[in-house]
Amino acid sequence: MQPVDKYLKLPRHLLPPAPDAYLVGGAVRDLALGRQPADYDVAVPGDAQRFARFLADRAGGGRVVELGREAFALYRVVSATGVWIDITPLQQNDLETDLHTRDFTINALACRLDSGEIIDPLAGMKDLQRRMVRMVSAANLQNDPVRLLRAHRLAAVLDFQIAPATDRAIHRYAHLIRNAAGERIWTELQSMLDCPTAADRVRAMADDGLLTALLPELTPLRDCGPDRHHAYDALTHTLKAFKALEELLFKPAQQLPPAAADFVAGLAPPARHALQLAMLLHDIGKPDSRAKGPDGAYHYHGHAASGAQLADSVLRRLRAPNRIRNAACFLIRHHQRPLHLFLNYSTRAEGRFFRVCGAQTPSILLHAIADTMGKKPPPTPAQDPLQAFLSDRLTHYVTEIQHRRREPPLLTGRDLIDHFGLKPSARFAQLLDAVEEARLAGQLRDKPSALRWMKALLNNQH
Ligand SMILES: Nc1ccn([C@@H]2O[C@H](COP(=O)(O)OP(=O)(O)OP(=O)(O)O)[C@@H](O)[C@H]2O)c(=O)n1
Repeated sequence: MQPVDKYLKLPRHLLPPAPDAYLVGGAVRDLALGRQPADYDVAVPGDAQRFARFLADRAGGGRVVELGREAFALYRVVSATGVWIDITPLQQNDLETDLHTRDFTINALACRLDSGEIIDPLAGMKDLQRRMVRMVSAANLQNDPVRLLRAHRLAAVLDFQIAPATDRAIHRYAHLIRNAAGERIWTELQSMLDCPTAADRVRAMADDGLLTALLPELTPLRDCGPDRHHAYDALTHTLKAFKALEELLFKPAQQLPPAAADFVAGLAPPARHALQLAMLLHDIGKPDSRAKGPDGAYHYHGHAASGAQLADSVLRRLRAPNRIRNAACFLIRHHQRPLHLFLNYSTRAEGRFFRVCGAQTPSILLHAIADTMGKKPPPTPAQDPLQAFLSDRLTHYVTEIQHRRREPPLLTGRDLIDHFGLKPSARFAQLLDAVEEARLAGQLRDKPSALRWMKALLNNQH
């Protein structure tokens, strides 16, 4: 933390001589911590629109955009340099009242724009020093239940702890999270998933009950208990696997061979989010009948297809973007394929695996590696042939298969008609998939060999 006690050094674009205008909330918190604020919120008594115009003029011709009205008035000043400053009227025209309506003490800070003086009625600066997320009041959490999740998100982003009384309040009011709008939940969840410490927060959410309140579909996993095949209940396994995935995603060089590590380091956030959500939800769904224990009770994992279906409705409820939802559901549906490939390996089966999983192959393999690491005792690649197999497949995919996939197919439907006199039918797709699988498996490299191979296949089928 920077040596701020009573005064904060404000950025230049916030320095008009404006008595009674305050920088408030997260920007004050971030500046005090020496972090770059994502945005700036300014609260003023009285006419927020007039102040916004005044600030825009001072900023050398910035634009003012009206985003809210009346009780929720909000004017966004977009400066010529692209900085956003949101102007709102102070709650009840009073700074102290305004700060007391906020979520956490570290966000209930204000800084006078004219002097840089910090106003801190709830000892938020002390909590910044202690690295604590502390509620302003339990009533404020009840009034806006998305704050329950914000507590964990802020703790993840800032690497803070949640104060014990706040944690107890989260436990008490966890059920209220169901009343929060999906869009707001997604915003918080997404920013939590971007943190390399999200797994510890997700575990803390499991402990204080917020996780199952948010995702009741995880409750059967917690309640099934360990069985003779699994040392953990399925929720504990999920949390351990989620943590293992985080290590793979955020410290790939320590976990994977170089080529695979480079690939993982370059994964775009939506691909990472899909993988993280798939891991969290991979064992939900109708219990898999193959997982029935000797006592007749269902244990452990959900059936992958029904899990994918259920995950689809969970992710719709959370308003995850379509692209992330579809990718996560695909991963859940196919997450057991790497294990099946390991148990029934053939070159042909591997070609099929690469064809079916397509561009999601690396994610499915990463999922499988983390899933295995979430079991007890967590194996290392050196000890465990499955781990070594998965890691080898990942390297093979990123160094070879992904390039091979971009090449045009060796045969088309036209070839089946011209060379073999076949009539177009549903069988075409199967035949062309078979050629593609053989090509991905490295068995076919050019068109003449593909034609010979097809001829043999057709002869065999007759
Ligand atoms: N549910 C909420 C959301 C926001 N706030 C208040 O509004 C401020 C701005 O909110 P937002 O921009 O969403 O979050 P930040 O705290 O600024 O955090 P970040 O910049 O990391 O998004 C917060 O600091 C907090 O004072 C609140 O009390 N309750």
